[in-house]
Amino acid sequence: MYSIPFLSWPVLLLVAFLFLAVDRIVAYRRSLAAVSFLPGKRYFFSPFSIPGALFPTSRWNPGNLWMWVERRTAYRKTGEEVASCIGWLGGAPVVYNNSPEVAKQVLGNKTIWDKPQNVIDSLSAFGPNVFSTNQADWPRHRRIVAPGFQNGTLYPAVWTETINTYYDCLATEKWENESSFIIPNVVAVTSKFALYLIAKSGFGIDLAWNEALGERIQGMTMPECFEVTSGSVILLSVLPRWTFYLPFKPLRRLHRARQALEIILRGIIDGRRAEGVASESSSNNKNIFSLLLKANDEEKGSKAALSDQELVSNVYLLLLAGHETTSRSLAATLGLLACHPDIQEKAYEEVQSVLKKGSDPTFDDFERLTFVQGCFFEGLRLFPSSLAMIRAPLSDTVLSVPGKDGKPISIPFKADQAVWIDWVGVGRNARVYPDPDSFIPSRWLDPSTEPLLNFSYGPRVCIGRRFAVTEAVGLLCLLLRDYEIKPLLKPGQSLQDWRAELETEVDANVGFGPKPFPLKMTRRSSL
Ligand code: HEM
Repeated sequence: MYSIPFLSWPVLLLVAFLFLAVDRIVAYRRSLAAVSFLPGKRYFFSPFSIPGALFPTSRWNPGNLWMWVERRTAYRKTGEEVASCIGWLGGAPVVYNNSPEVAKQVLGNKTIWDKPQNVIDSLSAFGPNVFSTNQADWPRHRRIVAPGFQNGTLYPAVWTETINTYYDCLATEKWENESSFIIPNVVAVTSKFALYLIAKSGFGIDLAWNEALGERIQGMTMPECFEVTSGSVILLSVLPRWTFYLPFKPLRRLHRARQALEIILRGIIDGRRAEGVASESSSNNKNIFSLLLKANDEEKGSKAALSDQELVSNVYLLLLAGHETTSRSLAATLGLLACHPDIQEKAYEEVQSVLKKGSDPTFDDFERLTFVQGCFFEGLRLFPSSLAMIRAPLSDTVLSVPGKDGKPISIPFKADQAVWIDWVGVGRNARVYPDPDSFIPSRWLDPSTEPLLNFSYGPRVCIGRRFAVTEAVGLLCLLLRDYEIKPLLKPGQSLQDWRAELETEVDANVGFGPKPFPLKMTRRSSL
């Protein structure tokens, strides 16, 4: 048979390799041009690719923690408040920045900057919702969801429910009569606390702290369904349906949890409709969910109304966003208070001075608990429960970034070129927050401090900010009133070492924060 002598397998492989190498070099040059040749981080894949996002964070791969891991080095190469992240082997290039001015420019202008499609897709496991929609569709969702949060009776109800859930938790866990006890997993407790609170105050769903009492659908309780789905919410959104029928136990369980949640959420909608939510006499007529349904009923028959599937998706999103973020930053704040006893003492003194002796805090006390609020803001600044936010311009534009010498730098952006607002970087930007790695709650009492941006900014600012802060300050106030919070130090470990461990042992799903850690609670003798 005729054969070309030099076309052996090794030669073919070499040619293929050369083609690939040239292709990658050209793609890399193109990526560099797309980000205006900004220096920065280089990995095998960019964070804006499936392998880049799914493989763990390492020297070679960004994973979902790269902005955290690089928190002290991310801008070193540029020396500016902007840099780029490019994958040698694939994924769209990314411009990232740690400047509040840039965050406000981008987030404040929705007509130019919007969420890219892959961000939209990542939180639409149940279909479109207020988070997972952009330009055209988002106002429809926001209009229906917003009235629930604009209701003046919601926040006093959140405060009262925080107190009730606190006592329910202490009694069920049998901690109420202990002079000291250990919370083995603080993250699990704050997560459960925040889920129960949004379920009750937001949706009128009563969940007893004792899970054995919960109703089961497909063998799972509602909190279990959330536990299973919130760790894999992106998989639920991006994997094709057929993959959930493959013989892999974790995927099957995920699918079961998703189905159970859909049944539960539809049941809640149907049940509330049957009760007649819009009726002024209904006891539940002022919670987030009832007002959402009421707003939707008022649009019935028009294009502005949400479909039942969109309602299910928004209810899921609110329950998820309403607990994953708050609980992670609450756990971080408790960890930080534990390793700063002097600051904890100051917060305790404030609680003592604000509260009437022997009484529970009232909603009016909230405004006066400014140092406790500062503790939560500082926890959120140091451990942002949302690590980054992504936007891309709808058409070519220019971003103005503060330069080293005070002169702004202009960075041109082509349509669809993503910019990441790095909340870790913004929070630890020494120009904006002096001594950025230290836990200094009093900085939030100074009116000249750059306001906290972790709840976002502009038209798509977090709808649940007041809900989260009310709940967090209420719980912190109760814990500070009743207990001294201490870390469990290993032999020879200092408080600084413990804090360093809190920063090293972190993870990110929907929310970011410290991994499970224990705390020792010792009842205050003055009670
Ligand atoms: C510490 C707690 C929280 C933090 C740090 C936080 C942070 C954020 C951020 C950064 C965004 C903007 C996301 C983006 O545009 O890509 C956002 C949006 C949102 N948050 Fe929160 N959030 C918290 C608590 C809550 C709570 C308690 C709720 C509900 C009860 C909630 C509901 C929402 C909703 C519905 C949106 C989408 C708003 C829109 O796009 O119009 N969040 N949140």
